[in-house]
Amino acid sequence: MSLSPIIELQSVSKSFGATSAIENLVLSIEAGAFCVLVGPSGCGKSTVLRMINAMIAPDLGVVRVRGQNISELDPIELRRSIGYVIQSVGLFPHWTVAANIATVPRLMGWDKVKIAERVEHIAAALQIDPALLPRYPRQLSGGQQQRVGVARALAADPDILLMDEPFAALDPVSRAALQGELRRLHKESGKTIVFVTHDMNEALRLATHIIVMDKGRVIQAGAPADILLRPRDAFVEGFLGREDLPLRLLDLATVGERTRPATTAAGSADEPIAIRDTASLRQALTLMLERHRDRLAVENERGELMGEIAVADVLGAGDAG
Ligand SMILES: Nc1ncnc2c1ncn2[C@@H]1O[C@H](COP(=O)(O)OP(=O)(O)OP(=O)(O)O)[C@@H](O)[C@H]1O
Repeated sequence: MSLSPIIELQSVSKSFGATSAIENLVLSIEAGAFCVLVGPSGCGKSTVLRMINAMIAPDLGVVRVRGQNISELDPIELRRSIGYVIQSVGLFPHWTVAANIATVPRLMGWDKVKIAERVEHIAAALQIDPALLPRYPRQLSGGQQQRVGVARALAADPDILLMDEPFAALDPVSRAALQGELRRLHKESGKTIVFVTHDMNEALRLATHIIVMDKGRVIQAGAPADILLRPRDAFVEGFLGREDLPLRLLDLATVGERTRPATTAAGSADEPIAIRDTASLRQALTLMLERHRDRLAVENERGELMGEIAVADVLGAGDAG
């Protein structure tokens, strides 16, 4: 992973009339990060996203994308090179799902065969049923429409994806499913994602890096566990909510991160109970408590044994920082 920032805001300020939306903001996002901007309504999160894709120009300061000052770039080309997903989706109602997904490749003049292949590929990656491709947006559920919105943003394979409260209007089940897809997609693709939410739990679940904002400024930036364990002030603490802190920490790490070589002798009295490497430590602890076991076998997606995890490995979760 590159260590040079792919997105930088250098002392950026922006006012709308008498309202100061962003004040002297400094932000640096590494390539490959899943960066979540979180903060109360009106703190300037959306304005930051819209400055990154040149929909809003700063009054002061410089925005750099891929090392270039974006005020010197063609804004239309810049926007085509960056995926953008918003809460209300904004699918074109009179275009089919397939045509919606193909928006940017068509604007870029790809040939028909390449576009069709790409639509099929990206629909499969986001688990959009191929039967939906000839339909119109209004014939889809909210969750399906949001998947199409994400597919459209990814169709031309941008290295940067901006997402403004993309899942805010979804029911909890669709929301959790899409969060899971997005995390997997980020891990597999290495894309840089900048995601806006006012929901701290969503931020903790998704981010590699969290930026807590208030009143147009950055209050604290760091890894999710840092923010949870060491909130910088009463504002961050209040925004986090302190209930269930130990369990929320267990949600942040996966079983795979704590797996070690198996020590349990084969053929021991108890049949081993297995858990997937991608499960959270919280899920591992729950399974141990339910089944009265102090260790679990760990398997990969092919059901192959990777090692084991013991209750002490799970409870050591807070020691990392
Ligand atoms: N186009 C605009 N014209 C006037 N004021 C604006 C405009 N865009 C944003 N603002 C103001 O700038 C401030 C920051 O808005 P912004 O939308 O960036 O906040 P936010 O944190 O994304 O909020 P929310 O979570 O409610 O979307 C707010 O006071 C907002 O009213």
